[in-house]
Amino acid sequence: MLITLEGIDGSGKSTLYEGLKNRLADLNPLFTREPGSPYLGDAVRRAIAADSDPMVEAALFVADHAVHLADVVRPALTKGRLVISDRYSDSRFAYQEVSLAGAHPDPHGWLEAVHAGWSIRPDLTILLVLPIPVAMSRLAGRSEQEHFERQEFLEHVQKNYLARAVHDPGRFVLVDADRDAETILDFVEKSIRAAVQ
Ligand SMILES: Nc1ncnc2c1ncn2[C@@H]1O[C@H](COP(=O)(O)OP(=O)(O)O)[C@@H](O)[C@H]1O
Ligand SMILES: Cc1cn([C@H]2C[C@H](O)[C@@H](COP(=O)(O)OP(=O)(O)O)O2)c(=O)[nH]c1=O
Repeated sequence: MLITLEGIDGSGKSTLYEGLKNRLADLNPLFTREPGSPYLGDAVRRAIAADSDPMVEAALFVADHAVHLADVVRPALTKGRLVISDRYSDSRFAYQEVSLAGAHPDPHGWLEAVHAGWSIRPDLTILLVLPIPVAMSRLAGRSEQEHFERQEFLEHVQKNYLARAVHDPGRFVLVDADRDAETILDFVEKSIRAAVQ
């Protein structure tokens, strides 16, 4: 089973991901993330840090996904393992539909085409939803701000996430991320345990 964690920057995804490692240890999940695939992850992070051309960035995110699927996700699923990924394809649809606007005539169509026929659909997607001002104040504490972390940008990204959830309600679990980390962890742990039963 493939479970993905999604949400805007500052939504508390990394905090949740780390918390789930303890909570779900008995299920022996494979914890993994995008971007960050073997041998390509570093290149993608360098491209983000360098504020690269949006199409270059998008192509690298897709390439990172391909390596992640081939070398990490698919082999683990084939062995019957539970896989939990911090970010996955929905990040592309949410972020690159915004970043590619103006750089490509049909970002959504391109993203659909580039994933169709080979990417694996998650069984469950946990979406952390947070008011943008709260996310911005959480991000303000970070030493380095990435170019994705601007307020209007994140507003669009969260709208895209919510639109995807509306179109695929059976896959998404929406989480009010404006609560304390322990309450969020309790809720998400219960949702995942219910899904794997
Ligand atoms: N539920 C929460 N309530 C308040 N602050 C939180 C919560 N979850 C995370 N944070 C804090 O917000 C910041 C961003 O959290 P992080 O987990 O890194 O978010 P993301 O990975 O989604 O960007 C960190 O300083 C973290 O300690
Ligand atoms: C996987 C992925 C991430 N991103 C963005 C989201 C983040 O702003 C940035 C780096 O991801 P990440 O390091 O996971 O950030 P965070 O800790 O906030 O989750 O890359 C995309 O734009 N497209 C993608 O396909």
